[in-house]
Amino acid sequence: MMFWREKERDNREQNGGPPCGQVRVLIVGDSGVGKTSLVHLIVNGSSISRPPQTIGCAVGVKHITYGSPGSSSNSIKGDAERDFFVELWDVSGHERYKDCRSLFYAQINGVIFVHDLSQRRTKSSLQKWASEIAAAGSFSAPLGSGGPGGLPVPYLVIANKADIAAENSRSSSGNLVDVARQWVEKQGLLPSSEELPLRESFPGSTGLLTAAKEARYDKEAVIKFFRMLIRRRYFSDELPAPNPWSISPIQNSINQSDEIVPEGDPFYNHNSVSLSGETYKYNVHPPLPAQRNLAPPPTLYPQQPMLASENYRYPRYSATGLPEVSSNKPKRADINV
Ligand SMILES: Nc1nc2c(ncn2[C@@H]2O[C@H](COP(=O)(O)OP(=O)(O)OP(=O)(O)O)[C@@H](O)[C@H]2O)c(=O)[nH]1
Repeated sequence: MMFWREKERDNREQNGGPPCGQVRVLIVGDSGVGKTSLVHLIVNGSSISRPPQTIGCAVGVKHITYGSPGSSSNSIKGDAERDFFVELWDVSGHERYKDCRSLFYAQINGVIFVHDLSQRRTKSSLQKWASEIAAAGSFSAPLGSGGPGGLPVPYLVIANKADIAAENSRSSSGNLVDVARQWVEKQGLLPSSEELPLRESFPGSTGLLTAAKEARYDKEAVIKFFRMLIRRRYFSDELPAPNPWSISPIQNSINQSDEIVPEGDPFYNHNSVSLSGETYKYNVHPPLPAQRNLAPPPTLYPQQPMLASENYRYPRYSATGLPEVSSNKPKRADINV
């Protein structure tokens, strides 16, 4: 709370307005794949030895500073620097919550899918998770077309438990530090098809362990994913989007990580040109049907969904190819939390 008030005062002085924005990221996957562990790692920068089983949903908050790409400084530092909070909604994967977990699928900016490399079925079930979220969720700053299962927001897939995956077990030290590092292993992005990938893919054809040991690199990739979501929601330079700074500040205490966000934003550069050779635009058309008459999200402060074009195209978050997704309108269930 103190942190918030001090930051708010400082930013008001510097920028003349409320300082904060927020994006919401769902963390989903089967029970026991390591979602809570991942959230703890992202928020606290350390591993957790005995995570409790999630009851319904738990929310972690990651603080990130980000500057407007359009500012003269073109930097996350300086005049345009703003505070953002990434809400990490850790949804229990246990079957007992199956019937009610859609309550948490509200105003989603992005999704992180987690699967367990030692349990192959947890990977194939990601398709089910994607379809469920697409069908029951509501979305903030959605893509114009859907990805797997019709999911209309960017997503990331994290392959967990590399240390106990059979093919790598011999080489792993298995200690907590390595385990923690492996949690942030980035598998890569989902292809443009409706199918989630069923084969491993790592940058530069490196193996799983090699990629896992580059934990810092992968951790940055997760942060970059968050920054991409922030940029999509708040830094549209093509349209007068709803004033992103008019939202109310968070009211309760938050967990602030000491982690410093890496300098630079590759998504900013990527943003200027689409890989299909066309310049793509944000927020240029009326909202998707799914966005109309949205109920207030179960959040500590109101959200303002951004508008998106039906024809809007956005590249997948990928270091390699950035295929585009096929059209599939999301539906939403009425959410009244
Ligand atoms: N060996 C190993 N164990 C892990 C790893 N990540 C998580 N675990 C363990 O897996 C178990 C489940 O982890 P959680 O983070 O609670 O899994 P979850 O996906 O949140 O589970 P639910 O709350 O049931 O949805 C815990 O005992 C963790 O310590 C990992 O990378 N390697």
